[in-house]
Amino acid sequence: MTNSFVIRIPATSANIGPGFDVVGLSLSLYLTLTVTSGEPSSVPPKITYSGEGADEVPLDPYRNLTTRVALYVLRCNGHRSFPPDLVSIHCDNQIPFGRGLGSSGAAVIAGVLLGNSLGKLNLSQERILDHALMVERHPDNVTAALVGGFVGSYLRELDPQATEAAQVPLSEVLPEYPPDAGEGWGLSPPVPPLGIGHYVRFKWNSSIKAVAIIPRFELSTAKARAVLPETYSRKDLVFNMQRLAVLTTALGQTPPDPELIFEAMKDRVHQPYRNTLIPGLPAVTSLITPASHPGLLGICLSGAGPTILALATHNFESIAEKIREIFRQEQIEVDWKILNVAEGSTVTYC
Ligand SMILES: Nc1ncnc2c1ncn2[C@@H]1O[C@H](COP(=O)(O)OP(=O)(O)OP(=O)(O)O)[C@@H](O)[C@H]1O
Ligand SMILES: N[C@@H](CCO)C(=O)O
Repeated sequence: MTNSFVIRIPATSANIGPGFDVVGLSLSLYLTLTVTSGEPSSVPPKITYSGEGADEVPLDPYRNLTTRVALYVLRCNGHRSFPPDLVSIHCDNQIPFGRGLGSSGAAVIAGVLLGNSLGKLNLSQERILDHALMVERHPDNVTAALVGGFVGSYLRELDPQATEAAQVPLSEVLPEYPPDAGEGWGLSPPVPPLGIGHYVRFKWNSSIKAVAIIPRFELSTAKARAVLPETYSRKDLVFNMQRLAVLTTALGQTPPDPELIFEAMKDRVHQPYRNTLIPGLPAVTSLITPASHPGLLGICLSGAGPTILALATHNFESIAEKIREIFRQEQIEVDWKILNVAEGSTVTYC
């Protein structure tokens, strides 16, 4: 007899301008896993992919990010490997890789929910987040992907022992080898400390949609973080905090105030440093305004980029086409999509 269940995770846009590593927004593109169990066997589960990233993602369950995370969760909770009756996992992915739409955060949340379901672990939402934060160490994408909506989150300051447990290298959290291939496999992985991440959902005005303008090139989060400075001036931090404090309420108000939101989506902590990696970004953020494009509320880099996120209530197409024109001047082609703010992740048993 076969059983199956479906895990669905939304895309996310982190930062929304001034909320670097703090706020995230879930968006209506999805990573969907269909997980099938059947007769027990010693053969590892078969992984298949369709959609975004299908031609580049590893299909070996000991190398694929989602199944490695599932294995990590299982091993933290007393299961040595995948259950023997796990036959196949099909991943249908709408979230482009390395574009600032939270593909890796979605893959990590998918892995934690997969491990939780396969091991019948019944982890609380808080524990699910703890496991995810051992892998993806800034909370903005993973929290929004898990709980949905417009979300602010912080990492709790841990005591020295827990800090150490939460800082082990990723290679120890997610070793790549199969069970019979190395000494390290016998060791227990680092179990997440309790209550690493905390969050709150802000209100969101439902007339606001997100236009994602997606350049046809990848930019890894690691590369886009490497250009950021270690320290900031008080002036720049105050600039961001003032705007973030206004933005988290302004996007929930009716009607949304374009002037207030446009200014509140400006940033001095990450976007200026990422300009060099995303030709066209300075022009996009300075030339398109609510005055030139009625309906526009604000523009920011989505996550670590290169996608641009324009929040708007109408005129979506003209905003997107203007941004396309600016990127064309830099010889960069884009695709664009009008997205809604999405609900959080779901697991549905068939
Ligand atoms: N569905 C998936 N299955 C397996 N691996 C994935 C999946 N989605 C993403 N990845 C891995 O994550 C990498 C992209 O992660 P990265 O953090 O650089 O970008 P992102 O998450 O798309 O952007 P951002 O964090 O800025 O929103 C991919 O190259 C791939 O290795
Ligand atoms: N806050 C992160 C999001 C990307 O995962 C960044 O901008 O680097």
